Amino acid sequence: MPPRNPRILKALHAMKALGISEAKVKPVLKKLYKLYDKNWDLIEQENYRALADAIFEEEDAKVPEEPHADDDLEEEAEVHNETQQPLKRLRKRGQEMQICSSPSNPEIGGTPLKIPKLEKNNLPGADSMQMSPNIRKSESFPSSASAQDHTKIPDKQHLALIPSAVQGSTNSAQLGAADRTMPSNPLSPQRQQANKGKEPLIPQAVCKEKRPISIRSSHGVHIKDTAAESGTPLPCAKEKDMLFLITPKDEPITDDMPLSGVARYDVPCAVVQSASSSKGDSVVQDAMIREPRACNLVTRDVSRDDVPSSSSEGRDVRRDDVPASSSEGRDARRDGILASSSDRVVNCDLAAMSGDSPTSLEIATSPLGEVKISLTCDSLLRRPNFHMPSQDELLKTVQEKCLRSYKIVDPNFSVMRILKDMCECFLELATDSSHESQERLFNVTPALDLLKKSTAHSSLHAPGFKEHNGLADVNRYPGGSKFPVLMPLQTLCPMKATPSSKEVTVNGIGEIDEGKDLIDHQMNSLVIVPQCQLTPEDFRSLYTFSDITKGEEKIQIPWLNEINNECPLPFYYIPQNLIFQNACVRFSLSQIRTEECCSTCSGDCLISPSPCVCAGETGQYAYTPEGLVKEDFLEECISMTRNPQQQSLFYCEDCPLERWKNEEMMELCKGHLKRKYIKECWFKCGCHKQCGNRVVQRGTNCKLQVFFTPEGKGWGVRTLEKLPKGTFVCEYVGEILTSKELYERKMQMVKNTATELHTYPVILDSYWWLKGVMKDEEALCLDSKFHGNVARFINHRCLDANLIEIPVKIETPDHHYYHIAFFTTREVDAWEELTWDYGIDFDDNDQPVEIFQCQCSSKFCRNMRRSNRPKSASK
Ligand SMILES: C[S@@+](CC[C@H](N)C(=O)[O-])C[C@H]1O[C@@H](n2cnc3c(N)ncnc32)[C@H](O)[C@@H]1O
Repeated sequence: MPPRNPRILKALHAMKALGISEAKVKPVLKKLYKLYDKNWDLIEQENYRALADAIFEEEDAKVPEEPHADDDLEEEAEVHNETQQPLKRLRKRGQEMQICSSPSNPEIGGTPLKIPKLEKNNLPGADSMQMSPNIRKSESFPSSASAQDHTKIPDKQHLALIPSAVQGSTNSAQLGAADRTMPSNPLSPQRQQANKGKEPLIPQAVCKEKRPISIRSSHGVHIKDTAAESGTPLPCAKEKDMLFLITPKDEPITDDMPLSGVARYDVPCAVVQSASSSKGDSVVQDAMIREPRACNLVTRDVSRDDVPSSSSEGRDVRRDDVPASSSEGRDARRDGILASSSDRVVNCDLAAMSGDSPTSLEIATSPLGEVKISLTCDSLLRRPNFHMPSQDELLKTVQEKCLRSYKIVDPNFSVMRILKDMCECFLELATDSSHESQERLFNVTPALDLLKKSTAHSSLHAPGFKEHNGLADVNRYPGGSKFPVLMPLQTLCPMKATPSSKEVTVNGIGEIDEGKDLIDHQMNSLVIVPQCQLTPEDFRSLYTFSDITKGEEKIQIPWLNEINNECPLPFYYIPQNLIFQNACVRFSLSQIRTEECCSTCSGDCLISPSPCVCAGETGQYAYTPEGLVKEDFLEECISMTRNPQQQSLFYCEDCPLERWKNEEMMELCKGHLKRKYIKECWFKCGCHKQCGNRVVQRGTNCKLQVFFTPEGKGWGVRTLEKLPKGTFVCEYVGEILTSKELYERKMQMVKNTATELHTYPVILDSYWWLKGVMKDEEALCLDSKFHGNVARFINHRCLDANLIEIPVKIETPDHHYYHIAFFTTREVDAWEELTWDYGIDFDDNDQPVEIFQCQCSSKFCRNMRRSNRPKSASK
């Protein structure tokens, strides 16, 4: 079992000395840690007095029940499991509040007391809106609760956590009230022993005028599981326990907000909506849940009165569909899809969206004004310099952005047209019978297919179409047709290429042989291009879309799908890491002191027999003159990664990865691997750019291809040429995020129930051990989900992957930031897929990444071993 946080171990030992089992201590310790705002000193004071008190309070609050034979077995199994996976057990305990003891296990069998499971349902308030423990601590204990009336206790779990000494403190009115609600059980002998000669301990969190977590939490409520109550399945189990910030309309959150105001947050408007959700509701409701206070795009139905007086025939026809009076009309339509989205908005947080509000801008309407699109900016989030842009200003800016971002070549492209189309489609869908709209939808698809096949496909497929080095030979492009060509932007180039064919040419770009089949890809990015307007220049720019790098790298990296019609999902290709927001990375030259670089070198450092200052940091020149990582260095890196020794693992006292996961939990650090790294020369060094100690910074040079894997792993990367052992293949490039930002990003995706394939963030944690405690802004990781390079397509292989990631320091002496570079672990053949070991623990669902069913087919596959394991062992 890995070593754990020494302070936790000490606490466990101290409680063990009192005869309290680890199993009882852990969940309480976790909560106490949270309650005391992660202040270990408070927990440790007076030989863990507060902890002991809290444990006894928890015990006292429970009613013993007769042991059941099966329970004993279950507990034994759990205890067994605990020794194997302490972290998982810790979490489970926290969720179930199950405190068990087993006389058969001396580790935890200090007390014969049998404590029953605390069922959530048995707890008064457990199924009502749940506030964070901090709110409970200070705000939610009803002062009117009678001493005996336990049903008034909002949540025993949290109440029991507050040590009696704290509850009895006289300087806190709220806690005093809490004390009155506690059952007055006599002290257990153990507790008496622990309390002997000790003064009540008042936690700092209560004494101080500080408003630690509770400031945040006081505006947070757990969303009530109304969907579950109403029989609507929640999109994700995690989501229902998620904290949402709910803000009262038009009222800023302030720290000095009266406590009585808290009750107003109890029922988040999003939940009220969800309880009565209809198909039509879900759109608006969803928007509210995801971005409760952000700028929302709201499609509003307009009542009869809003329709312009210059009625047309079309409008009158629709009029016949609704009853005469406008209010009746609204009511009638309430049952339909259009019903009352504006009414719903009025009832909730977004009520400020009225058309009269200066924060609302109408953007587009259907021809008769029945449907409108408007943008509303939440007045609460407005910045001081906020002004409402004009419609023209906005559309012009969006239009420019679209043209820049999506490289749309249709000269008639108009954002306004799209928005108007959206209004019209909305209206059509909303007013058509479902049968008709279905039919229309089905009619559209073949039309698209027809176009695709008869124009773009056949044109490109025609004999004579050839392409070389990324440039299509437009002279041989068949002309003649006056029909517009529907160009799949991402699919102009792909062609069938198999390892056996001889189509791979310069720069890794395939060359189309005459008569080769084009793959009929699903078109994810379609532009109607009048064929007569296709110039060689257009064709060239369209062609570059087959290069996954979009021209950002020195080389082109084509993509190919021989398996199905899928195209790679869109993302921003970036050749270098970019700071997302809060990450602290300082590239400034002044940061690098002269003694930290080889300023006195010249030419190629590798020529010198002794390592330059930079290489000295690595310990040696890590590269050969051919630019490969030296065998001995590489082997050491491989061995450290594949068989990490205990001494190469580091466990944080306060792990940044765990810090943000769940404030209710106090998870232990799962360990970080201390890695060897390469220090390359850089701008402040005297050597030249071609110096042999600069490899990664020169970028990728291998002929790679992104291809769709046949084994069900989605896209992957393969090499189109043989690569010697130790070759630098590419860097893992992505956004530089703090671990907190990564956690928040993950939660946001869970909230949005994102279904796309997941990319794998890399934690830059190899040198956290140098710092001891990492600040939030220094605990960094790289995420390539939205912005990344070719490495985001590299798949995982357990243990014997042909790539290894090696930290490379280039431009900053900060140990908390470095580059991740992939090198080959062995000679790799042309057409072999490139893989690296993500280091996933397939047993741990609580990682910042999604677990998948591994298809790596390695004989060391950890996922296979897991699924082959007997049930009892994998429990
Ligand atoms: C970094 S991405 C790799 C590129 C990805 N295959 C794609 O299509 O974009 C990681 C994701 O690829 C898939 N993947 C990677 N390695 C895999 C493996 N060995 N078995 C199954 N799926 C894998 C998983 O869905 C994982 O979440």
